[in-house]
Order: sequence, then C-alpha cells, then structure tokens
Amino acid sequence: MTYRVIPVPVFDYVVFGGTGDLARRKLLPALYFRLKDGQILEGSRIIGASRREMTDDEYRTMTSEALKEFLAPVDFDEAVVSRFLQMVSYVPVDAASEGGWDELRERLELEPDRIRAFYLAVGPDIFDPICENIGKHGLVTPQTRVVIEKPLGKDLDSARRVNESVGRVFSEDQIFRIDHYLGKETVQNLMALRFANVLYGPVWNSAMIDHVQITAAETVGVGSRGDYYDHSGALRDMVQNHLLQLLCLVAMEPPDTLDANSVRDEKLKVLKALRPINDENSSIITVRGQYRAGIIDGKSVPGYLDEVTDHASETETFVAIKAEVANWRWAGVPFYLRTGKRLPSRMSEIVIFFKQVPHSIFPKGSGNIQANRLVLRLQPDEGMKQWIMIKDPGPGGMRLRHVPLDMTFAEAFQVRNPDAYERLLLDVIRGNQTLFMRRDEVEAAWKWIDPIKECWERSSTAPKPYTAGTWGPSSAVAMIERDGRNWHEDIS
Ligand SMILES: NC(=O)C1=CN([C@@H]2O[C@H](COP(=O)(O)OP(=O)(O)OC[C@H]3O[C@@H](n4cnc5c(N)ncnc54)[C@H](OP(=O)(O)O)[C@@H]3O)[C@@H](O)[C@H]2O)C=CC1
Ligand SMILES: O=C1O[C@H](COP(=O)(O)O)[C@@H](O)[C@H](O)[C@H]1O
Repeated sequence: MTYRVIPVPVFDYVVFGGTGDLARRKLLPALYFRLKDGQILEGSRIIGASRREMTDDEYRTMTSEALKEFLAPVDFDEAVVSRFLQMVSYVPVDAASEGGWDELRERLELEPDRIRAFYLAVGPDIFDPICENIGKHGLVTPQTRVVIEKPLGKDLDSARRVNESVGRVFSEDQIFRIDHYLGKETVQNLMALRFANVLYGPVWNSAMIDHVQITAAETVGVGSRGDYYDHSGALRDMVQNHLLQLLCLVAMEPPDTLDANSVRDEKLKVLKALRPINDENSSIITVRGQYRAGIIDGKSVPGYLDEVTDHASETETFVAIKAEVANWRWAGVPFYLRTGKRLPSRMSEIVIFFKQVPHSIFPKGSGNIQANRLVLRLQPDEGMKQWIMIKDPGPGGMRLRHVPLDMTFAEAFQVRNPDAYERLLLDVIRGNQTLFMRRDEVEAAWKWIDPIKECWERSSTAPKPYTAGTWGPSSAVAMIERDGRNWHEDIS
C-alpha cells in the first residue's frame, strides 16, 4: 500500500540552526521524505541559516552527509537526494547581530508572495533577537509562519516571556509551537478511534474506565544534551509537554470539528481541570528518580552523575505522577503518568483500563475474567490492541481467554511509518495548527507543573536512585500498587 499524498503549495523554509543536531537528524530527513513521496513541489526552497561561514555547496554537502547518516540505506535514493539538494541553500546569519540579514532578505525577496516559514531550531535564548530581526528586516509577509521548538520556557514566567517576544512580531495564527508527540501516527489515530467510531464514545468515562496509564520510556541517557537536560529534568522535558498533551487527547470532550481552535479549546479545559499537586499530596502521588550505572541490552551504561558536569546534580531523569482530571467525566479515574531515561526498553504507550464486568456467569474453572484494556502503542510497533475475553476455541468446554484484537500499523498497511516531523513540517505550510500548541495551553500546562517542582524543592529530598535498565525507583511501583493496580506490561 502507498500513502495518499496531496502536494503542498511551493514554499520557502528558512531553518535557523540549519547546521545543528535537530536540523540534521530530524528536519532535513523529514523534508527529504516528503519530496520523495511527491508532496513537495519543485521550486520550493530550504534555506539553512546559522552563524558559521559556509557556501551553498558546502551546506549541500553537509545535508547529503546528514541524510546518509540518519536515513536507513534503503531510503537513501540518489536521484531524490540530488533533487533535494537542488532545493537546499545556505545564508550565514547571526541571529543576535546584523550579520547576514540583508542577504537573507534579498534571497527571500526573489519570491515575495510564496508561503514562507521560519523554523527556529536554535536555543530559546535567541528566539527574541531572531524574531526582532525578522520583523525589523521586513521579512514577515501575510503568508509567513514561525515554528518554535521546545523548551518553551522552563516555568510559567519564562514561557510567558518567550510567548511575548515571539508575539511581538507574529500573530497567534502565524505561530506554530511544535510538540512532536502530536505528529506521531498513533496519537492522531487516537482522535480517529475516539471520534470516528461509535463504539468508544459511550464507554469513555468514569463509569466504564478504571484508570489510564501513559508511559514514555527511553533506553538512552542524556547523551550530548546534558547541559540542557540538567537544567530541565524529566518533569519539564517530557511531562509538561508530551505526556500532558497525550493526557489531553485522551480526556478531552469531543471538539465540534477538527479545526485547530476547537481541538485546542477542549485540551485547554482538561489542563485547567487537572487537580493541583501540593505539599500534602506531592510525596504520595509523585515520584522522581535518577539513574545510576547499570546494564541495558547487555551493555554497561554510566550513571547520570557521570554524564553531566555537576556531579552532585539533583535533576530527575524519571518521573511518575498520579494525576486526576477533576471534572464530571473523569472524577475518580487516575491518570498514571510515567517517563524516564535509561529504562529497560524504548516504549511509549497509552493504556486505557476498562472496569471489570459487574458479575461473572461463568463456572469456576473457566478462567479469570480480565478487564478489557485498550493499548495505543506510539513506538515502537505503532498500533492498537483491544484486549477482550473470548472462549478458547475447541470442544473443551467453556474456557475463557484474554486475547488482543491487533492492529499493528506496519503489518496492517505495509507502509513505512512516517516520522512525526514529516507531518508537522508540512502542516505548517498548509497553515493547519490543529497539532500545534496554542499559547494558553502551554501556559496552563506550566501552571500545573510549576507547583510540583516547587513542592520537590521545599521537601529538600533528592530524587530516588534507580539502576539503569530497571523501571525506575521502587516507590513508583509502590505508588500504583497502593491503589491495587500495576504498571502495564506488554502481555502479548
Ligand atoms: N536535537 C534535538 O533532537 C532536539 C532539539 N530541540 C531544541 O532545538 C534547539 C536546537 O537544538 P540542537 O539542534 O540540538 O542544538 P545544536 O547546538 O546542535 O544546534 C544549534 C544551532 O543553532 C545555531 N546557532 C547558535 N547560535 C546562533 C546565532 N546566534 N545565530 C544563528 N544561529 C545560531 C548553531 O549554528 P552556529 O553555531 O553555526 O551558529 C546550530 O546550527 C534547542 O533549543 C533544543 O532544545 C528540541 C527537540 C529535540
Ligand atoms: O522532546 C524530547 O523527546 C525525546 C523523546 O522523543 P521520542 O520521539 O524519541 O520519544 C527525548 O529524548 C528528549 O529528551 C526530549 O527533549
């Protein structure tokens, strides 16, 4: 099977930080795939911009090397790469000074009427001068958009400052705040599942759902991003954005339409309904941990404190939280969130645990009736499994069995699963903000997150150590077991 692709209008993408890790590892490969699939039209331009001096040809060589490094060999198609490189060029620009801006303007003015997107793949400390320079040099046309990457602040105040500096030059409908989890196939499928099927609507509430688990587990450590991460930690790096966005999509009311503001209005209501975490409940419903040296996939890996500059750092690399959406639909349904680095496997998923049947009509010896559960697997093996009880086949009498209705996308559709950035980068060109965060959502998320961090600081306790290759500190297991529940394990 192949994708149905509708080409987007011809565009100019200016990637500030075009020589950086994000551009080389994610953005350039994503645009390459969209060209390969026929979604980008000839004539579109991708202009890398950063401080270092480089000619167009040198940037093309760097791009080609990045594609070689980050694409699977089977995806590297010489003919497409050569067409892609013709679209690519480079302007040395110093975001924080006058250098290079006139040249960038001249290049963009060659195509003044086309859709223009500025991708800020740079640290947030230079969002302000970049936006100011974009405004000052007259680069904002009615067809212009700006894409900003996390971290969108490190708390509510700094997030407001970021939003204000970008908002001085761009209007809200021109600002695309990326959360790449929203571009993942399964996440979009969650909306299809909930709102394009009649089956789930009536059971999507506290009468039928016992609890929800959202996990984003990684095997990697902090790698080369230690400086950033040590000032962030798992709560700000993963929970404030990705995990809360997933929670919103599970918990939100049906929006009127898929229109960006309808969806974002509903997500905002969920964020505002999150029960605040305070000094009384923080030690019971939150757990933070930090990895120590251990073994993952048979290889020894160092501890966090050996990987960062501050060897006494108290930054958390693991968080588990029992959240609650205090509204009519969800009262009493815990949302257990869990994320961490150096866990045993790379796995992100949402699991909806339904309630037990109220009464069993089956004789003893038929086997236990297990509650239905719906597993939405974001990665790896993207897909969905609805676990149900059936009768064991054959003449052996009434024996019950728990089995999955399995919809693993790669198997079902035989297509390459596109990276989240492929979808999101072109949504920017389409002007579709549905999968991007609105300013008030980002700020509402920080309003819930900031007090958690403050409680941890006031408690003056360090994060609990856990051995790399385990599922976090034992207190994360204790937290859910106290409620008579367990973390989901893949039982297929
Ligand atoms: N890497 C990733 O996977 C992810 C990164 N992010 C975020 O994206 C941003 C970029 O990350 P990453 O690519 O990893 O960082 P890198 O350090 O690899 O790249 C930074 C880029 O910014 C450019 N740059 C720095 N200062 C200036 C300046 N004054 N003017 C113009 N360009 C400048 C650098 O080029 P030069 O030195 O030549 O100017 C370089 O191209 C960060 O905020 C990061 O948190 C978010 C999600 C994932
Ligand atoms: O935003 C981030 O996400 C990655 C994990 O993304 P995934 O798509 O691989 O699940 C995480 O490693 C990084 O620390 C964080 O900044």
